[in-house]
Amino acid sequence: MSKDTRISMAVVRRLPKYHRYLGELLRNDIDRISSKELSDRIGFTASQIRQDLNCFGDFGQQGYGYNVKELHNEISKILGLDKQYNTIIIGAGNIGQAVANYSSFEKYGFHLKAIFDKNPKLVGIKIRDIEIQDVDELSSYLDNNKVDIAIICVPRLHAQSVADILVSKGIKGIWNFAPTDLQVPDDVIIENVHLSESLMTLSYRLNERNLFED
Ligand SMILES: NC(=O)c1ccc[n+]([C@@H]2O[C@H](COP(=O)([O-])OP(=O)(O)OC[C@H]3O[C@@H](n4cnc5c(N)ncnc54)[C@H](O)[C@@H]3O)[C@@H](O)[C@H]2O)c1
Repeated sequence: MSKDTRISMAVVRRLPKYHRYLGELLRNDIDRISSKELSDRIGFTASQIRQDLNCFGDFGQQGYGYNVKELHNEISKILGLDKQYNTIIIGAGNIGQAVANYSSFEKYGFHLKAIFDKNPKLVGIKIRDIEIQDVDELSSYLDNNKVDIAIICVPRLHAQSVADILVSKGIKGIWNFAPTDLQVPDDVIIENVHLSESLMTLSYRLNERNLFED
């Protein structure tokens, strides 16, 4: 049961990592773990872990540690992974196809229902049994189907017009791969994905430690 109804975004951003490590422990039949052991595996300090996990319940017991299954379930619930989401992809180029082909999102409850593109050469092609539809059909698809999350994989200059259609049809969750800050109403949640920012961080760290020679 949640203690705090509002968990800080800094904690929320760490939750998927806890979820992943606890999932690994479960698969290895480990049923309890101390914050120290979790800290050794995850790389956050034990006190950070205790503080984070304390935000949403009293899971740790003195001298026992954490019940892995209970904690994993609770984090799943907090992350909303106990629900099912209908997702669609707009833009079936390199990134769109890669995301569409990655079937593991399904196991977390994210079900890919439709894919749209404007390129007539792509329309009609199937990815994982889902036929790519003409983006001209997007509005009517949204009128007739419940969509929870739209994944934008179109070029930057087209992303806002796609987002405008999605917003006008009541979509509240957008996973945006286009490198642009989309303008949407406050009640629409956008998560931007930036592979290049991660790559630049790697580059910084290599150079900071003089590990890179050119
Ligand atoms: N977030 C990241 O880390 C990351 C990494 C690489 C690329 N990107 C971005 O992802 C986007 C896609 O990159 P890509 O390499 O897949 O490009 P791509 O050119 O291979 O694919 C883009 C697809 O979008 C389609 N498209 C264009 N306008 C459209 C519209 N209005 N409606 C529907 N479909 C439309 C095109 O026909 C094409 O199939 C770009 O914005 C790119 O900058 C992001």
